[in-house]
Amino acid sequence: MSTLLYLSAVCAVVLYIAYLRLLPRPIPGIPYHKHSAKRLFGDLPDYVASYRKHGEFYQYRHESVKKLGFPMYQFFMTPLSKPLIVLEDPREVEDICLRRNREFDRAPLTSNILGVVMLHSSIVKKTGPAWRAQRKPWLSVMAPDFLRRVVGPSLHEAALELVELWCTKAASVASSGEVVDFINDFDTAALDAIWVAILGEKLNGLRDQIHATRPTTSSEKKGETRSDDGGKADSIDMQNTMRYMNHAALSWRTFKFPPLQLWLMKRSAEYRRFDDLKNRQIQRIMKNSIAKFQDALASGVEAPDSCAMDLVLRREVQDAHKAGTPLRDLTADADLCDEIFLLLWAGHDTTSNTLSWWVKYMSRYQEAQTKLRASLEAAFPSTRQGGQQLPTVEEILNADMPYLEAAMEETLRLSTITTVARQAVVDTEILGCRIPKGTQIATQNLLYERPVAVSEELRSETSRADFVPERWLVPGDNGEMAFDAYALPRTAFGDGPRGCFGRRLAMHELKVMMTLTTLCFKFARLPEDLDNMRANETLFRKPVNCFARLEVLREASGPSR
Ligand code: HEM
Repeated sequence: MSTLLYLSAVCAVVLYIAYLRLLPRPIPGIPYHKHSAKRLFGDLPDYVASYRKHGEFYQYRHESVKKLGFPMYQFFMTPLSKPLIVLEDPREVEDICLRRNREFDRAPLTSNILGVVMLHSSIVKKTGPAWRAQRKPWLSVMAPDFLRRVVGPSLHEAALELVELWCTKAASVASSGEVVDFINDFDTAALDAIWVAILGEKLNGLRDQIHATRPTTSSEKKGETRSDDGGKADSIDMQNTMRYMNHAALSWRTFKFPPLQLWLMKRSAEYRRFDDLKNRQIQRIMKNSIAKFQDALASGVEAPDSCAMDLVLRREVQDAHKAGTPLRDLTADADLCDEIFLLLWAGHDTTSNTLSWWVKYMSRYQEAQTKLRASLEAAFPSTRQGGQQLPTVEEILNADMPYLEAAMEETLRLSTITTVARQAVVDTEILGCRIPKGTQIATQNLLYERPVAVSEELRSETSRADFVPERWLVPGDNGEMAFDAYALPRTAFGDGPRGCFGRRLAMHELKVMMTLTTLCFKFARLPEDLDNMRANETLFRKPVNCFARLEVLREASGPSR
């Protein structure tokens, strides 16, 4: 009996020690919720409850910072995992991304999630020679001249098609006065635009939607105008593929045994179907482009680059030709194929979500909308006094429009559609606290209030929850207002060497889309129940609903159509 008692006591002690070892191990000196440190799953239960209630992570993170009274705290997730540091100080975030690159690098948090669907792409790699080599051939794609000449027209075309779609939608509800649901429209427009910009082929998603919305003559019906499509995917298939890839990437967060579950998922029929569809499309278009440049070399004529991928493939074809060696099979290069997919993926949901938020701000902040339209009409003579001629892409990209730039910045600030994460690669410090090597930092960049605990309470700022483009304007030399890029820290694109690679392209897209849609539509005030800013945060922070009351001011009739 006494042996049994003894054994039970030993077991209890062993179990208790094991339990203690599984509890979170706080990093000394960094605030945390005391009750979370006494639970195996740390902050997770409260975090999940808050997410269920609000649809996004912002509230839990921000409330924690307020409760703990410091703009940084540690977050405990699962047994044995190291604490995650949440940092909510925009200046510190900017400093870490921009200037402290020897101390911080791409975090496994990001790499693990995106590695599910693009394991060989540069976004999942640590900063180093392999990352640099993979990035190098694409650098010229973001050069201003290439963006204006090659990418700009596809952005303009997608914007004009979006205007056409919205005119059709507005006409269909004109008699009933109902609102228009645009929840998927920027998604389609952004995928159309990035597909042409990167791959040089039209996906026709907006065109298909226009046909589906408008009563058409039989010859106009979807599909009938297309001849042999040579294996080209339908826009709906590609949109579904992008959605599935987001879903697949996110599932990593719920894996209990990541390597095994990932292995199983990659063998599922669903994963293979979408992965295969995406690979077939990318490889088909690559082959066409390679053939184009090989033919051009053989016939001694020059073939122009019609998209970003062309620029990279042309150099490969020319280099092999110069060296007199056979061209390697570029479609079998996993790094290259995943990099193309990365650009399609990163250049799609990001801009579409940002633009969806922007229309919601326009509907709510009527005064800002009126000022924006007035500034655009002043910038383009063909639209003054009700002029119907829309500006060309060159006119838009060349115009100096401080109010538009301010509205773009304000949209990016308020929508902050994704988080930036870093990992400490050496023992270091943040805000005076010791950060051990290997610690991951998730930045909280969405700030509707002043950041916590800075001795600058005396600053006279308008509420950060409001859309106020004027924050970004200062008196210029000529007496007019000028755009001030440094008015507030800008964190929506991350920063530094691992900041957003497509930032310039994204800003062009925002400029073109916002200009044309503002000139063509008035976004009238919405009824109170539809005018909410509720978000659903998955991989990206997306508005829960997207309604607009559209009044058509101009129809799409630009000179470059
Ligand atoms: C409004 C639109 C966009 C937003 C808000 C956005 C935001 C971001 C953010 C926050 C990051 C992580 C940065 C960091 O860790 O410091 C990122 C990375 C990246 N973005 Fe964007 N992005 C946008 C559009 C685009 C576009 C249009 C492209 C390309 C066509 C693109 C390509 C990339 C790539 C390749 C990376 C990885 C950079 C690296 O690992 O070095 N993004 N983006």
